[in-house]
Amino acid sequence: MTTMTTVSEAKAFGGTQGVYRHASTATGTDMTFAVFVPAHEAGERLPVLWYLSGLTCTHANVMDKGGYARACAEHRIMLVAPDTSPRGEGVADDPAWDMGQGAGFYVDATEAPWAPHFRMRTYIEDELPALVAAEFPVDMGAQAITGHSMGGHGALTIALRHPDRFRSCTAFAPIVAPSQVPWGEKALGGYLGQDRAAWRAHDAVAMIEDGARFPDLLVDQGEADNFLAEQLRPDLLATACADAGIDLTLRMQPGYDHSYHFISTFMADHVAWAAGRLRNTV
Ligand SMILES: N[C@@H](CCC(=O)N[C@@H](CSC=O)C(=O)NCC(=O)O)C(=O)O
Repeated sequence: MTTMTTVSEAKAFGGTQGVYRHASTATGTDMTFAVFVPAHEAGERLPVLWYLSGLTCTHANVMDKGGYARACAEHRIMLVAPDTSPRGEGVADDPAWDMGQGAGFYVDATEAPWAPHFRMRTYIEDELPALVAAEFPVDMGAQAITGHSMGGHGALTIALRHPDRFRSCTAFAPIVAPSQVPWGEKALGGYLGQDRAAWRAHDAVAMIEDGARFPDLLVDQGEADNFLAEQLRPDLLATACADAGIDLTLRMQPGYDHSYHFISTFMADHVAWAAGRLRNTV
């Protein structure tokens, strides 16, 4: 277990918004993440909501603009917001913003030059949960996951891979079928190689087609999102869920774009959705 250092802590809505850093064995780099811990009783273990961010983001975008703290405080739910990739001078990068640093796509890369550090699947699924369990007052038996865009892809694929770990999965404007859209074809091809069969385990629609299941899903999608038709394709998730009998609530939101204005508008709904399933009240 690596040692965690505190970068900053501030009181928010009666709880604590913190930023922490540790040396990751998964990525071989320092990794920074944000945690909101609501006010709670001594000895109380809190349910946790994981928020996975999108392309170009760090832990800070949702912390600064996502507007989750009031709802998490009301529902007494912790929120963890990891970074989206390894970073640093010795870490491979790409000149474009949709690949490399800030664009880890929640996979373990097998291809050069990415393989040595881009191990975000192992980091998010294994290493960071172990650290959070050791360092925070969390009930790891009560976990939920959500995310935005590339992070929505991460939330959906990780929940479909671990339906017994997560009681709730929601997403904001997720990339639902990376194998079928330009962002995903570039990233999965770069990180995993050109054998498209290997991509299916990292594509929510393909995973559902191949038998993965989750009890119910909430997806919010802005109708004025510039990336909707080319990159996000919620229609493909709707078809896959209908064919598989997965209860998908897909809310097309008129006028909303891809930004954190959209995310913060609906954040409280996603926290409430998670809370209902984490506390067994729905
Ligand atoms: N820099 C790009 C825009 C990149 C962008 O929109 N990133 C989104 C996630 S997209 C899918 O994963 C984001 O959340 N950005 C951070 C933010 O704070 O808005 C461009 O110039 O178009």
